[in-house]
Amino acid sequence: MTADPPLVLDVDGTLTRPQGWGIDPRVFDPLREWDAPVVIATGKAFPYPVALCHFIGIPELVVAENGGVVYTGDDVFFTADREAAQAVTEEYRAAGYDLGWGNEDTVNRWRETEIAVNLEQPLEPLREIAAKHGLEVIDTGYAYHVKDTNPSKGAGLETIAEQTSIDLEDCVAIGDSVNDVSTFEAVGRGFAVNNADEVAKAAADEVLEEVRADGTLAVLERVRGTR
Ligand SMILES: O=C(O)COP(=O)(O)O
Ligand SMILES: [Mg+2]
Repeated sequence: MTADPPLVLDVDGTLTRPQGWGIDPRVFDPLREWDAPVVIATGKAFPYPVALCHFIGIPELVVAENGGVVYTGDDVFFTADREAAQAVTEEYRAAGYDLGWGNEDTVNRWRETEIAVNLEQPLEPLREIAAKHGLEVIDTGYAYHVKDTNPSKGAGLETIAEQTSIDLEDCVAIGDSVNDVSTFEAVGRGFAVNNADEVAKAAADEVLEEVRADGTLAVLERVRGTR
């Protein structure tokens, strides 16, 4: 009997429709029917991947906030706190800039270990202030993330592996940006979708011809039953 390999999936740029925004509905059924654990590893705030698992209909196995929050299904682990990033964004605001998400800011409202800034806001002053506070700013193509340098999706996956029976060497990962490099380093096989940034492409074992969910669906076809 053959089984499916465990999956590690990025969200934005990887599960989104080939045309751009929005989860591609074609990924729902294959993921729900996948015969192995599926880990959602994202830069988005914790509630988003939890909700995604819920709506797909799979167990909640989550690396959120670029590794700042890890959920094994039993326990939540935090590997950074939000205060340092908060101080950076307060200084950024005091200098006359804005995070760019409107008054209620649902992008950061439930974010516990970092802060995200809209890509339309000026990057250089944000980088300068973050550096003064010992933090980094990463550009995922969807947001700037002001974060502690330590957490990463890859480190979060190590935590999940320690707490569950998942062997990262068996895992197949798919991603599209700089925040997926540590994922590709942590797992057995890493695929970059064709829309991926250059660092993600360089870190992947293979760069796909297809973009976004078309790439992900092609990988699922290829690796199904190969374990
Ligand atoms: O939150 C982002 O900026 C990107 O999210 P992702 O890691 O799921 O692509
Ligand atoms: Mg992404």
